[in-house]
Amino acid sequence: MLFDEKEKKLLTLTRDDPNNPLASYSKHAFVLDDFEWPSVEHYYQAMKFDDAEYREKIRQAPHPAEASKLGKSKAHKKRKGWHKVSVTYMTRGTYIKCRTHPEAAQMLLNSGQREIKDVSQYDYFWGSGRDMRGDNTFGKMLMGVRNKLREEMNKE
Ligand SMILES: Nc1nc(O)c(N)c(N[C@@H]2O[C@H](COP(=O)(O)O)[C@@H](O)[C@H]2O)n1
Repeated sequence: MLFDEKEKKLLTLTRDDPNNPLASYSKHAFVLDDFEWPSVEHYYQAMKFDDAEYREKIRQAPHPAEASKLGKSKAHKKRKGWHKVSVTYMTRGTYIKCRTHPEAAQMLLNSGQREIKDVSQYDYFWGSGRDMRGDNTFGKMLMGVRNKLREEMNKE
Protein backbone atom coordinates (compact mmCIF):
# COMPACT_ATOMS: atom_id res chain seq x y z
CA MET A 1 0.00 0.00 0.00
CA LEU A 2 1.33 3.44 -0.87
CA PHE A 3 2.15 5.72 2.08
CA ASP A 4 -0.57 8.19 1.00
CA GLU A 5 -3.21 5.45 0.98
CA LYS A 6 -2.21 4.39 4.49
CA GLU A 7 -2.39 8.00 5.70
CA LYS A 8 -5.95 8.31 4.43
CA LYS A 9 -7.00 5.33 6.53
CA LEU A 10 -5.30 6.44 9.73
CA LEU A 11 -5.72 9.41 12.06
CA THR A 12 -2.77 9.81 14.40
CA LEU A 13 -2.46 11.95 17.52
CA THR A 14 -0.98 11.97 20.98
CA ARG A 15 -3.05 12.27 24.11
CA ASP A 16 -0.78 14.99 25.49
CA ASP A 17 -0.95 17.44 22.57
CA PRO A 18 -2.66 20.56 23.99
CA ASN A 19 -3.25 21.87 20.46
CA ASN A 20 -5.27 18.90 19.29
CA PRO A 21 -8.95 19.21 20.29
CA LEU A 22 -9.19 15.41 20.53
CA ALA A 23 -6.31 15.05 23.00
CA SER A 24 -7.02 14.76 26.72
CA TYR A 25 -4.68 17.75 27.19
CA SER A 26 -6.83 20.05 25.02
CA LYS A 27 -8.11 22.99 27.02
CA HIS A 28 -11.82 22.41 26.43
CA ALA A 29 -13.60 22.93 29.74
CA PHE A 30 -16.76 21.01 30.68
CA VAL A 31 -18.96 20.35 33.69
CA LEU A 32 -19.14 16.82 35.06
CA ASP A 33 -19.88 15.35 38.49
CA ASP A 34 -20.77 18.83 39.85
CA PHE A 35 -17.50 20.56 38.91
CA GLU A 36 -16.07 22.42 35.98
CA TRP A 37 -12.93 20.74 34.60
CA PRO A 38 -10.40 22.67 32.50
CA SER A 39 -9.53 19.56 30.44
CA VAL A 40 -10.25 15.83 30.22
CA GLU A 41 -6.79 15.24 31.70
CA HIS A 42 -7.70 17.26 34.81
CA TYR A 43 -10.91 15.25 35.25
CA TYR A 44 -9.23 11.90 34.61
CA GLN A 45 -6.34 12.54 37.00
CA ALA A 46 -8.59 13.87 39.79
CA MET A 47 -10.86 10.82 39.57
CA LYS A 48 -7.94 8.62 40.67
CA PHE A 49 -8.36 9.86 44.24
CA ASP A 50 -11.07 9.70 46.93
CA ASP A 51 -9.54 12.64 48.81
CA ALA A 52 -11.74 15.62 47.86
CA GLU A 53 -9.08 18.17 48.79
CA TYR A 54 -6.50 16.54 46.56
CA ARG A 55 -9.01 16.25 43.73
CA GLU A 56 -9.60 19.97 44.02
CA LYS A 57 -5.86 20.63 43.88
CA ILE A 58 -5.71 18.67 40.62
CA ARG A 59 -8.78 20.48 39.26
CA GLN A 60 -7.04 23.78 39.84
CA ALA A 61 -3.75 22.77 38.26
CA PRO A 62 -2.67 25.49 35.79
CA HIS A 63 -1.91 23.02 32.97
CA PRO A 64 -3.00 19.47 32.04
CA ALA A 65 0.66 18.38 32.34
CA GLU A 66 0.65 19.59 35.95
CA ALA A 67 -2.62 17.67 36.58
CA SER A 68 -0.94 14.57 35.14
CA LYS A 69 2.07 15.06 37.40
CA LEU A 70 -0.16 15.41 40.48
CA GLY A 71 -2.02 12.27 39.39
CA LYS A 72 1.21 10.28 39.67
CA SER A 73 1.69 11.18 43.33
CA LYS A 74 2.71 8.27 45.51
CA ALA A 75 1.93 10.31 48.64
CA HIS A 76 -1.82 10.10 47.96
CA LYS A 77 -3.69 6.83 47.95
CA LYS A 78 -5.42 5.99 44.69
CA ARG A 79 -9.04 4.86 44.82
CA LYS A 80 -9.54 1.10 45.06
CA GLY A 81 -9.72 -0.67 41.72
CA TRP A 82 -8.66 2.42 39.76
CA HIS A 83 -7.18 0.43 36.87
CA LYS A 84 -10.51 -1.31 36.31
CA VAL A 85 -12.32 2.00 35.84
CA SER A 86 -9.62 4.27 34.39
CA VAL A 87 -10.74 3.88 30.78
CA THR A 88 -14.35 4.54 31.77
CA TYR A 89 -13.36 7.89 33.28
CA MET A 90 -11.29 8.86 30.26
CA THR A 91 -14.27 7.94 28.06
CA ARG A 92 -16.79 9.90 30.15
CA GLY A 93 -14.62 13.01 30.14
CA THR A 94 -14.02 12.80 26.40
CA TYR A 95 -17.70 12.22 25.60
CA ILE A 96 -18.87 15.16 27.74
CA LYS A 97 -16.15 17.37 26.22
CA CYS A 98 -17.50 16.53 22.78
CA ARG A 99 -21.10 17.22 23.85
CA THR A 100 -19.98 20.55 25.31
CA HIS A 101 -17.80 21.61 22.38
CA PRO A 102 -19.47 20.78 19.05
CA GLU A 103 -16.28 21.62 17.12
CA ALA A 104 -14.44 18.80 18.93
CA ALA A 105 -17.33 16.40 18.22
CA GLN A 106 -17.34 17.48 14.57
CA MET A 107 -13.62 16.89 14.25
CA LEU A 108 -14.07 13.37 15.59
CA LEU A 109 -17.04 12.69 13.32
CA ASN A 110 -15.14 14.07 10.33
CA SER A 111 -12.57 11.33 10.78
CA GLY A 112 -15.21 9.00 9.33
CA GLN A 113 -14.23 5.34 9.63
CA ARG A 114 -10.51 5.98 9.86
CA GLU A 115 -8.60 4.07 12.46
CA ILE A 116 -7.38 6.39 15.23
CA LYS A 117 -3.98 5.74 16.75
CA ASP A 118 -2.33 7.42 19.68
CA VAL A 119 1.27 7.30 18.51
CA SER A 120 2.89 8.11 21.88
CA GLN A 121 6.22 6.34 21.63
CA TYR A 122 6.72 5.70 25.31
CA ASP A 123 3.24 4.59 26.23
CA TYR A 124 2.14 1.05 25.51
CA PHE A 125 -1.19 1.43 27.31
CA TRP A 126 -2.79 4.63 26.00
CA GLY A 127 -0.53 4.73 22.99
CA SER A 128 0.98 2.42 20.41
CA GLY A 129 4.52 2.53 21.73
CA ARG A 130 7.70 2.68 19.70
CA ASP A 131 6.91 -0.40 17.65
CA MET A 132 3.21 0.43 17.11
CA ARG A 133 2.27 -2.77 18.93
CA GLY A 134 0.97 -1.08 22.07
CA ASP A 135 -2.66 -1.27 23.21
CA ASN A 136 -3.66 2.12 21.72
CA THR A 137 -6.31 2.43 24.43
CA PHE A 138 -6.71 6.17 23.81
CA GLY A 139 -7.28 5.69 20.08
CA LYS A 140 -9.77 2.88 20.73
CA MET A 141 -11.57 5.04 23.28
CA LEU A 142 -11.91 7.86 20.72
CA MET A 143 -13.32 5.46 18.14
CA GLY A 144 -15.90 4.31 20.71
CA VAL A 145 -16.93 7.89 21.47
CA ARG A 146 -17.13 8.56 17.72
CA ASN A 147 -19.56 5.64 17.31
CA LYS A 148 -21.74 6.93 20.12
CA LEU A 149 -21.83 10.48 18.73
CA ARG A 150 -22.68 9.12 15.28
CA GLU A 151 -25.54 7.01 16.66
CA GLU A 152 -26.91 10.02 18.52
CA MET A 153 -26.60 12.22 15.43
CA ASN A 154 -28.54 9.66 13.37
CA LYS A 155 -31.34 9.58 15.95
CA GLU A 156 -31.82 13.35 16.01
N1 LIG B 1 -1.95 -0.93 32.32
C1 LIG B 1 -2.50 0.27 32.59
N2 LIG B 1 -3.80 0.33 32.93
C2 LIG B 1 -4.37 1.51 33.19
O1 LIG B 1 -5.66 1.56 33.52
C3 LIG B 1 -3.62 2.70 33.10
N3 LIG B 1 -4.22 3.92 33.33
C4 LIG B 1 -2.25 2.59 32.75
N4 LIG B 1 -1.51 3.71 32.67
C5 LIG B 1 -0.12 3.70 32.33
O2 LIG B 1 0.63 4.42 33.31
C6 LIG B 1 0.95 5.71 32.81
C7 LIG B 1 0.44 6.76 33.73
O3 LIG B 1 -0.93 6.48 34.01
P1 LIG B 1 -2.12 7.51 33.71
O4 LIG B 1 -2.12 7.81 32.27
O5 LIG B 1 -1.88 8.71 34.55
O6 LIG B 1 -3.30 6.71 34.12
C8 LIG B 1 0.27 5.82 31.44
O7 LIG B 1 1.01 6.59 30.56
C9 LIG B 1 0.11 4.40 31.03
O8 LIG B 1 1.27 3.91 30.43
N5 LIG B 1 -1.72 1.36 32.51
